[in-house]
Amino acid sequence: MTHILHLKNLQFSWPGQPPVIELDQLHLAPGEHLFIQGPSGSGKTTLLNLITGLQPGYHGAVTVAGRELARLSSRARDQFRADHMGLLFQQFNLLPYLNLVDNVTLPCTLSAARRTTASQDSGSVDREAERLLTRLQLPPQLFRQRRTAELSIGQQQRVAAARALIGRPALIIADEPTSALDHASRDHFIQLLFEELEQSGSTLLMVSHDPALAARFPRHLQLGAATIC
Ligand SMILES: Nc1ncnc2c1ncn2[C@@H]1O[C@H](COP(=O)(O)OP(=O)(O)OP(=O)(O)O)[C@@H](O)[C@H]1O
Repeated sequence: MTHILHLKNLQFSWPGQPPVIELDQLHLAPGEHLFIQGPSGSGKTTLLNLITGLQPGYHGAVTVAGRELARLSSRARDQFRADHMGLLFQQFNLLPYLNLVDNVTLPCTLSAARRTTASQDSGSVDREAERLLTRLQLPPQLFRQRRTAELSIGQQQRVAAARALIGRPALIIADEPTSALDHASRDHFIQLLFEELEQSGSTLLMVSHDPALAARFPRHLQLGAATIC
């Protein structure tokens, strides 16, 4: 079976500092969910940047969906990321002047593979965006009438989740995706995200400080003084 993520002898240090990341082996199979935790400064964001191919200068190998990222040119790596990774970050990175559907369909403008999958899923990319937004319980009257800058934080978070999911990328990477939500909204959001992931079969990597979320994941990676897989 091809692993969706394989880290081997991964080591990364900032200049003049001891290693912040030291991982012998980590494998994630299709559909697996991994929770990454650790104190502030333990390297969680650095690790995500290594996995997305945004941070160069490491030792070891990062292989996503069978491709070793360091062997790709920087341009090919950008395209690979667009094709295979859905990113759901704390600050959402939505384009504030675009409406909800146009934000959700953005990955499909960068990736023919995701455009094809999204079209196959619902008949058209726009319809798949609307299905995901509906699934994440955003009201249809907002889809085209509102710019995302005019949404609440919780609504923006759900638009960002729909954008990460569209076109069923192999790997969803989420960094503190529920940090702005109260407990009830968090539980509801995670439930919807898990249901959608079950259908898409995507693998999930999530960083969070929230112990209530940790309990919902079968696998954990603890970063810090002693890294435990
Ligand atoms: N550009 C950089 N140059 C030098 N050191 C950096 C840089 N970015 C991060 N670091 C250091 O690397 C370590 C890990 O940082 P990182 O942001 O990955 O931690 P984190 O676990 O995500 O923290 P938090 O939970 O606070 O977001 C920290 O000691 C940080 O100071």
